[in-house]
Amino acid sequence: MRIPLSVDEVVVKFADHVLLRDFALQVDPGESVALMGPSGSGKTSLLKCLVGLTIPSAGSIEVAGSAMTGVSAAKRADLRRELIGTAYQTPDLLTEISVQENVAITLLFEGVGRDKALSDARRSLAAVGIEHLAARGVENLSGGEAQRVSLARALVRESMSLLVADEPTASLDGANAVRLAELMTGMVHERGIGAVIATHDQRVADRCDRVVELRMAMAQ
Ligand SMILES: Nc1ncnc2c1ncn2[C@@H]1O[C@H](COP(=O)(O)OP(=O)(O)OP(=O)(O)O)[C@@H](O)[C@H]1O
Repeated sequence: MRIPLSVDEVVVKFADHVLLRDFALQVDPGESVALMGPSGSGKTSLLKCLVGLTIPSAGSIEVAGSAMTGVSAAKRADLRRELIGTAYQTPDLLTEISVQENVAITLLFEGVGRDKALSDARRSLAAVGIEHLAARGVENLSGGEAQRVSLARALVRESMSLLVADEPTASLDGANAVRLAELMTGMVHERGIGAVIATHDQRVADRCDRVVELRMAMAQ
């Protein structure tokens, strides 16, 4: 099985400020890694590199065996679509369309047939336990439900190999944060994909297989 994520000797810097120096990380199939560290230690900056939105100053990143570094922006965008699911603090759901259409939307934009896209979305909603919300609008969802829709959207593609989540539980109360973390890590195990979850919440980190701590000390 392909290694979901392999990061080697990555350097992230802005102007003269080195945020990460020679950073390495491998995430194995089925493994969830919590990314922790104080505010400003570089968690979001690293995640942006993992998904190919930013290019590190040095080093290499491979997702499921495909290089995200040393390739064009168009190639990175293709790989991101094919291999990476993302979930953020704010789910950013579209209010004009249903829950099911929100999950199907990236597939629909790519020209996947409507029936196939909607049935894939339904399956993904079922996997996160909210198939019953498929026809609903998104406006009155609870915070926990909205995050599940976001997770279903992130996981909808069968080729997805890496889940990248930035503070996905930040807007949830303690019990819901733990529930979402358990759901995420459970699905990562089940599908044999990898996950990197940036979080300040120790209870979320405790549900992951491993914690990687970024330190401000690395910034010099
Ligand atoms: N494009 C950029 N240009 C210059 N500096 C940047 C840029 N992006 C991030 N930084 C700086 O890099 C540092 C790390 O930011 P980052 O958002 O990665 O931290 P973080 O660990 O995710 O913080 P938080 O936990 O508060 O979300 C900060 O000092 C930030 O101001």
